[in-house]
Amino acid sequence: MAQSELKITHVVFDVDGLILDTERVYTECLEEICGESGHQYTWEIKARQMGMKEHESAKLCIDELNLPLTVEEYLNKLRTKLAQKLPSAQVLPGAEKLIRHLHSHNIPIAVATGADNWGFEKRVSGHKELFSLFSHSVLSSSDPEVKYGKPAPDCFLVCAARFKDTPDPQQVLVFEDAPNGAEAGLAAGMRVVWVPDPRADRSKLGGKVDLVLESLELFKPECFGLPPYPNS
Ligand SMILES: O=c1[nH]cc([C@@H]2O[C@H](COP(=O)(O)O)[C@@H](O)[C@H]2O)c(=O)[nH]1
Ligand SMILES: [Mg+2]
Repeated sequence: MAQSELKITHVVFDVDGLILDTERVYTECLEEICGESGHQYTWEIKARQMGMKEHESAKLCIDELNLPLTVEEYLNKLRTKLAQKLPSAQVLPGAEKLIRHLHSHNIPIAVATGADNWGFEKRVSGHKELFSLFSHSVLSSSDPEVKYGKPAPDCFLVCAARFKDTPDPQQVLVFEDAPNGAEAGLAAGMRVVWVPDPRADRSKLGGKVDLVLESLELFKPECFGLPPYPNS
């Protein structure tokens, strides 16, 4: 840790593609929805959607592919499909170990996601105990205080402000998978660990974030001044 860097005191987690394996679910659902009108859902579009608020994300996909759907129609189709698949989403490797470790050391942890209330409920329904360890969750698509979704810093700033002891953004560590999310964390003035999809273009963000990891399993808390895992 460089001398000028303040100690990390608080940690904020993204959810989709970081804690839960839900990005695969979104891809499956959106491939089906786009395919119904003969369009192909691409990684290029998905990479731009990840982390956005639901409405903005829907509009982006509809506009890019000229889908014959309104935003409401797109979201209704998506929700019908997500309702079947989100509750069985699995926790990604390394996430549970890290969350429980930080919680056991009384490091305040919270969640900041692009999801809405409905979708968040579906995501956590199978993992209630694990998500109960977070101090609070900021859901960008439903939270009136989050004016702009990722890549804007709003959800992370709102999240930091809701910790009891309102940390300085420089003392908050953000874990993200989405390019929009990593940018949002940086824009909030926070430290960022980026765990990108293997298809993500790392050229722009790779040099800006504090750390890029293939998997949360490889994270070493002591590198950020946090307590090390036992027996490490
Ligand atoms: O393939 C997609 N992935 C993700 C999103 C958007 O990203 C949000 C998840 O963001 P986060 O990783 O910040 O939780 C979803 O709720 C949705 O709004 C999307 O539209 N399409
Ligand atoms: Mg994510």
